[in-house]
Amino acid sequence: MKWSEQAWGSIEPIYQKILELPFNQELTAGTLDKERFKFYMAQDAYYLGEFGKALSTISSRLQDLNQVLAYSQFATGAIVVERALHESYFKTLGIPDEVKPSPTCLLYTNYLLSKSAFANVEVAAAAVLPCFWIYKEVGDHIYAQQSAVRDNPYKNWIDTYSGEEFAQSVMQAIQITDQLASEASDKLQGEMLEAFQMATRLEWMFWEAAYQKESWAI
Ligand SMILES: Cc1ncc(CN)c(N)n1
Repeated sequence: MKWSEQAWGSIEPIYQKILELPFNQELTAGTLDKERFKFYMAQDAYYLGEFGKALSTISSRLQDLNQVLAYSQFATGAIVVERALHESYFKTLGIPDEVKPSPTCLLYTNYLLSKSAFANVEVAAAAVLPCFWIYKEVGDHIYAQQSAVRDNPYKNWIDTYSGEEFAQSVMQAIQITDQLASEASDKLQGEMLEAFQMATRLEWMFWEAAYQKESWAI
């Protein structure tokens, strides 16, 4: 069995919980409160910038030049999406340019930055994989239900993550992580699984934090 098959199987229950989150249910129906989406968008812009830096760091630590190029392109892609979402939503929603990260956003981005810099590069690649894979699965799942929804105000977001361009990157990230896993020891493969599972939990937390409009207690 490929590492990625084992990894997805291990997070399947969390993935189901992600689909059940009120944020995703309401986004699917187009009924999500604008203020919640606005909060999410602002946090996601911060997230995507830091995610781009983590991908760049991973790129610089890989040996195979095709892999270096792929992660460098992923980093560019994350920042391009951040800019595009900025253009389409920041102005209409009135989000300020300077965003302070929520506790969950800071936790998640620092987790990725720390893994990308200090963990084995195989573990770093596994840690960023849910950011690709979960969004593709969630994007496809939501898209498949859109025939029943008229004029969903979140169509741009849904199209970004259910589109062909994103799907290509996701397939490439899965394939490279499998390649890295195939040359890793059993112990290292186990650490890769743990990182994949942790980042999946953090994805769940990120959506929930947006729904709750999470703030710093003090
Ligand atoms: C929190 C989060 N995770 C993943 C993605 C998709 N790259 C995103 N935009 N935001």
